Amino acid sequence: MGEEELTKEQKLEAARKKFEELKKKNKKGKKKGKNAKKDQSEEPKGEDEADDEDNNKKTSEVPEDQGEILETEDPALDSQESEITPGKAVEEDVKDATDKVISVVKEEEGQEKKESDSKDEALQNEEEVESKENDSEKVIWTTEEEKLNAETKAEPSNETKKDKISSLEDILSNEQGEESTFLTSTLQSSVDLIKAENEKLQEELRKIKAENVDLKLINADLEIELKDSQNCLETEKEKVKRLTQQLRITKVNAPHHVKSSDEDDGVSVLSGTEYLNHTTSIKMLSSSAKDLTKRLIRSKFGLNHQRLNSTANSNKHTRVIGIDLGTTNSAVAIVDPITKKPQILENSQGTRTTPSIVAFTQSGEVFVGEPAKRQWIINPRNTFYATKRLIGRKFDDNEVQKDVKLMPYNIIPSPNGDAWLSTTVGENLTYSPEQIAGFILKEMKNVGEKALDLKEGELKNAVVTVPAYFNDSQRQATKTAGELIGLNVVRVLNEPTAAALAYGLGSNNDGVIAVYDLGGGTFDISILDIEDGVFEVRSTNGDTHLGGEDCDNILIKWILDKFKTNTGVDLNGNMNAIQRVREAAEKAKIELSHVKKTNIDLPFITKTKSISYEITEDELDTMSLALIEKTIAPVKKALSDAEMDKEDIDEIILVGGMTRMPKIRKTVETFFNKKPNTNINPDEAVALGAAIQGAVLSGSVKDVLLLDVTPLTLGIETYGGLFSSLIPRNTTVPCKISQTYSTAVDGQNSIDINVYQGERPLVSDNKLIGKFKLTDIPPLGKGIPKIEVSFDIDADGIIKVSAKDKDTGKVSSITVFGKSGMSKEEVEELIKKSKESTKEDQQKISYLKHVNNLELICFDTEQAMKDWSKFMSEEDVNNIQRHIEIVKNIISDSRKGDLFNVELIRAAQEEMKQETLDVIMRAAKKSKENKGK
Ligand SMILES: Nc1ncnc2c1ncn2[C@@H]1O[C@H](COP(=O)(O)OP(=O)(O)OP(=O)(O)O)[C@@H](O)[C@H]1O
Repeated sequence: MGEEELTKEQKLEAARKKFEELKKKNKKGKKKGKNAKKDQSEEPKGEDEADDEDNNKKTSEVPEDQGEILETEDPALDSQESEITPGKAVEEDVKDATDKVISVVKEEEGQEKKESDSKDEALQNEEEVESKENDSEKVIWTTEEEKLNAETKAEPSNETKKDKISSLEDILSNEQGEESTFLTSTLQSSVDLIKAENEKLQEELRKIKAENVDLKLINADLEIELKDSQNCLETEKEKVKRLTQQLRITKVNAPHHVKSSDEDDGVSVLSGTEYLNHTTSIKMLSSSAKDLTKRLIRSKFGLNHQRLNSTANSNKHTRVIGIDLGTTNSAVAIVDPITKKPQILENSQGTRTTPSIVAFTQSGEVFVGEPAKRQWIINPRNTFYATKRLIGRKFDDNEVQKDVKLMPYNIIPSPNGDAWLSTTVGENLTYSPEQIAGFILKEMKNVGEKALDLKEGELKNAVVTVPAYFNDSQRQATKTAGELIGLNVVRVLNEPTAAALAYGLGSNNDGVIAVYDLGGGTFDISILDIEDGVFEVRSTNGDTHLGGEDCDNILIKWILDKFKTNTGVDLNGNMNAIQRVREAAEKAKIELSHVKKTNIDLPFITKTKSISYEITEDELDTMSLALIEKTIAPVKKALSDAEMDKEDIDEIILVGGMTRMPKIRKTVETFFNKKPNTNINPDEAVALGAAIQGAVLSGSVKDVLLLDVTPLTLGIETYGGLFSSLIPRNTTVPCKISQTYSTAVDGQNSIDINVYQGERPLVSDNKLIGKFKLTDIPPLGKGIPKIEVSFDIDADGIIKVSAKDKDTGKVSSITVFGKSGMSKEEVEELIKKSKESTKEDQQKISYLKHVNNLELICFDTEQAMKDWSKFMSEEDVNNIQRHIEIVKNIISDSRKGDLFNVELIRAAQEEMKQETLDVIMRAAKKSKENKGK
């Protein structure tokens, strides 16, 4: 018998018995019928619902009916019955219900019923009824559990009770079995799932633990590395110091010069090769020390370094604008305090850049920007533009002299020789380029205040950009320009570095970038490493007198020459005409970046003649080729200083209006063999970057660390005209380096500190950028006073040099400014010469060291004579004095450059030793014996 059939049989049997029971109950008491009727008439309910209802009923009705509800022999069944019993169902009610059910069952189980009927004719009617009642219950059962409960309601007869129970148990166990199988399998799969999840979690946990261990290890490693780096740095610093001092050994006694304080007397002279080796070692050690310093900065302070600065400064510099003080155009920007994005502030004309032009009028007005540009044709002598090219330069500077010839305004020498400007109108007839820059800065400050709806004077702080290749005097002049108008220049920032900030901030632009910045007056190239918000300048180079103005000048010359050829009229000297030509030339240059050819039309350039020339892009390219190619040499130098190949550059960023010129883009692309990135606005990037740096300083932008460099090597003059380099070029700023020197002669009570910038070993080949004197040194023996000379370059690249007498604590210092800057040609020339003449330089240095050593011996001999000459014969004394005189003459002639003979120096040194050493030793011995008596 199948499981299904058995269940059915059992159900039928249970239902029949229940029917019998109900009939019996109905005969026993009428009371029960009420409840039964009520229950039967209701809609079928869920088990819980039914239970609740029954319980409620029990509360209200059971006390009266208790004991009558069920007559069961089996207390277990009784208790079940009591909960689900139909109660007082009358026979009619049951029959009604049964009749209703019959029709339903017929519909649903017609076929099944027919088979069942044919089996037993006698029982058919009764069984049919019972079966249908059973089925009727089946219809209203809603759950397996209800079905089970209902089945257990039926009262089994005595003889079948056991079987029924066991059948029910079977059903139960079968159904439970099925359910349990189902539940078991569900549970099993849940368990499996949980197990799998658990394993995953365990795995994750193991990984996290392992990572944690790794992190701890990394942390420990970093700590060790940091300590190692610190130790290494110290050791290497020591090595650098030792080697540097060794190199100074031969710098001896002479007034106005200094020498190392080390116990250098008697140490042998270095050969050229030794010198070379030492300088190479120093270079390597310095660069490794530099790397270590950077690593230390990063690992020790990391981004916090800058953040700390920012926080410390946040109160001081609340709102810091960024100003690009350009040769041709200036721009101002600020970082939005909410979005943290930099934005350009528009001027009152609604333009985003302002011409860097200042004009003085007959009526005493001062125009700045667009209004100044509008009147420059009618007022050329008093309209100053491109004056940034003069800032920090001397009048006799070659570059200045070029401008003197070309510019319509007057450039004159100031009392201290600087290049100044003169007007023909107004109260002040002369202005320094710093003052002109001050007018422009003031205008940019006004633009900022208006755009930000601030009152005049409420914007106090600015980051102002300068070309990276500006020297310290030019930087200082820019700062001064700010001070002149009451603007606190919180940072002087290099233009390409600013552009890199604008490019790299908040983007995933990590990598090595080259910023090629060709503006109106200057060219800069910087190689930067951007990594996680750290902008590290690897090297910088450029030309502070190369830009769009030069291109305009070429075109002006082309127009003027053509006009002269065509008409015989020379427009040179006609300032109004030249100004018109200048304007037309720049316009044509800009147009040719977008079209292949254009016209230069200047009607009535003279009373009777006009200009109308066509010019093509190719013609302009040919004219400006030399100028464009001039930018490549600094690019190569910057790459070599950064110790990189062009292939190492991930991205080339073009900055400055001139980089819109297709020929320039092509030249850059050809050189790098890579398309440059033109996504950033070349006119605005610098101001935007300056604003970012301003926000960093005010603390509103975090996680940005700038590591900029000094563009040129700095040092002082030491004995014999040697250049003692303290800070090599491309050293990360800010930085401070100290070195101890001493006096060169007995009783020397002052020393001159001559500060030079350059790449050559002799000061005469470098640029003097400042000098000062440390006086009141107690008159002691040579080499005894300890004079500490310190170079301090701040983040603006401005140098402070100080000298301190360590014994007395007296300090003298200078902030290097007011000296002329070097032109690109001068720098190039210096670097070229330094490479070309290395051999010659080495010979000179080696010779000077021989001379210095001879001088030391001579000095010691003189000292010995003071102490022991009384123990010598007269003949010996005269002989030694004679030798001292000869040697002094040799030294003097060598110093003057009249003598250059190493052999003679060596011979003199040898002879001096032979003639004096024994005599002096004997005298010293006698002196000792005398003392003993
Ligand atoms: N489309 C163009 N094609 C060629 N040259 C252009 C174009 N647009 C602008 N220039 C030139 O770019 C120069 C101005 O560039 P920019 O404003 O970047 O320089 P600047 O910041 O004033 O100068 P610097 O950075 O040298 O101090 C001008 O010489 C201008 O003629």
